[in-house]
Amino acid sequence: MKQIATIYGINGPIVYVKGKTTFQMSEMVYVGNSKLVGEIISLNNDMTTIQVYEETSGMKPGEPVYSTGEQMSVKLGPGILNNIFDGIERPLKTIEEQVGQYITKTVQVEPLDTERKWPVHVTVQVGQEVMGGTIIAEVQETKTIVHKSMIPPHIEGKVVEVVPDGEYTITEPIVKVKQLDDTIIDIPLAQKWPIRIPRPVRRRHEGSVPLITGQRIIDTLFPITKGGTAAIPGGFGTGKTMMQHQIAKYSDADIIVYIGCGERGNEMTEVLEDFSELEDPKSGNSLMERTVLIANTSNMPVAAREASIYTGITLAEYYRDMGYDVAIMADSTSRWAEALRELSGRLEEMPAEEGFPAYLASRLATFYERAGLMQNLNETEGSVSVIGAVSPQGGDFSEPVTQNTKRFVRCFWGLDRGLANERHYPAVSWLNSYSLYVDDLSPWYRDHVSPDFINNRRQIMEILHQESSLMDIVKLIGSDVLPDDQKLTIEIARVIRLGYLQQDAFHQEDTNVPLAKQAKMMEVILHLYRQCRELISMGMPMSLLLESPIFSKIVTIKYDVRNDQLELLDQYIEEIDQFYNHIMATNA
Ligand SMILES: Nc1ncnc2c1ncn2[C@@H]1O[C@H](COP(=O)(O)OP(=O)(O)OP(=O)(O)O)[C@@H](O)[C@H]1O
Repeated sequence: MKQIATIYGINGPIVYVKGKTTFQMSEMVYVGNSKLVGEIISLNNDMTTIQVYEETSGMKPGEPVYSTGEQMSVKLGPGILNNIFDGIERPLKTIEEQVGQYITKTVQVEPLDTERKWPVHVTVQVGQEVMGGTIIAEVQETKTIVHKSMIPPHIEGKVVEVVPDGEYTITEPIVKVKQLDDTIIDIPLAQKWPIRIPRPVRRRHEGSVPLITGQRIIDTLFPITKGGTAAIPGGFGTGKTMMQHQIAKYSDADIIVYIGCGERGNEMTEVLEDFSELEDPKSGNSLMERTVLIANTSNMPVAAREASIYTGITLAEYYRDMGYDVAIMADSTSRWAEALRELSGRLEEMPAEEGFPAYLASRLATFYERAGLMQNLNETEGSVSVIGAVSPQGGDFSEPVTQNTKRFVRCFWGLDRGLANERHYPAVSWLNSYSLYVDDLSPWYRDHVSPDFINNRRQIMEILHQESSLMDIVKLIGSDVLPDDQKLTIEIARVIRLGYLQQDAFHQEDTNVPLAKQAKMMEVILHLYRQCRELISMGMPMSLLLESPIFSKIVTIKYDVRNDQLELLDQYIEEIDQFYNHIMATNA
């Protein structure tokens, strides 16, 4: 590390160096006597601008700036999972041990423990040709996940030496590779990668498998693919965080990267406590064993918040490269955009809409476009699914962050204030939300869940849309004037809303529902609809049908039938038929 400049001016997290320097764009630097981490964000002959990721108070002009010659990077290796980092990959537990609960500016910590020895199984042999992505060693990183250490991208050559299986730190060489130019390079378990550059892949595939979340409104109505993108916009307290937590807990991703971005500190504490206690439904181990948290709470420096989503997605890509399905959640991207706005303001850039910089859209794109189902360099297939919460001021979806996010995501799970006020949770609006993956996923649902799944989904959506138009009339002139078939639509829509779309995150059985049960529940509701329609077409009045308790019975299926008792659902079909026969027998 060499000093190559001195500080000329400081404005919050922005530091200026006067005159021509030899820094490179995006280079990571250490700023001031306390060596705070910074990044070069603009350069010209007169002035260099540095964004500093730690608190700059107390720093003075004249203090040194040190070059590293490297881009702003993260360390990738065993020890990432079951850990909690700040926005630039500093482990919060280690920081707390060193300086207590509040991060003071002089902490110098390694991102990953360099002393811990990991049990390593080497998977390459001397003489083997290797290239970027080749898996060289396996390490049981947590009880749930086997970490696969790889040759860093852009390195190619022949293995000339390997260590025997045994215990090694992340910095000790595991293999030596003779590169194409005959130089020999040591490859340890860990590698570095710049956070703003996507890790290379062989090719991108269209996703055709859903990320199953156990949340009915998502899996059935607005599904997301593994490798897909989704946004959860919603006003204050409409349930964004809850929904992100539910997906993090129950989705069938192998790895979860959870970024708490500008949210309250106690929300992150909740995640940590919850996830440590909760069991991963797949493995039975604690959820933290497959999770990494990045916490950049509202009281931490804004520049690190800006970096946190790129740090998160780089970690996600790294596990994808091992062949895992990764889901990354960012809560909330609005707080991230506010950090961008604050930094842009300090740089005196020309503000665009609502004070956000003109590059808001391109920055959002560089995040969401890193999602995808990929064929990795090592020919494994892995995916990164990105789910971002958006918290527009006053729940107004026309503001720039929501609108620009909409351009880059293919699922929009819009949370509705009215539904949240009625305590209809998850408050996802079935009228304003969409998923552009439904067609891509149809064959999968047909082959793996039920041949009728997509058709049933379409019918459910139709009933909900019809209800919405009918409600406009009802509001004007009341429901009494509606013909019976329309009254039936309204009643069945009520059953769908209460019995299917409402899902209680705090109910042991309802919190996470397998697709098979979702499919069966839909079948039951639509069977009731068809039988009632037939009765009405034969002249039976809706008031007569409503005397039966069958409607309320179907509403409570979600609580009454356990997730592992699906055979009971056939009895509901029989009961609907008995109800039909009874009406026919007594009123024909
Ligand atoms: N699926 C659900 N089941 C039961 N309750 C829910 C559900 N979703 C949300 N809630 C309730 O709504 C409350 C608010 O949710 P949450 O904190 O997720 O909102 P938010 O949109 O993230 O809020 P903020 O804007 O403050 O970040 C929760 O504390 C919970 O009581």
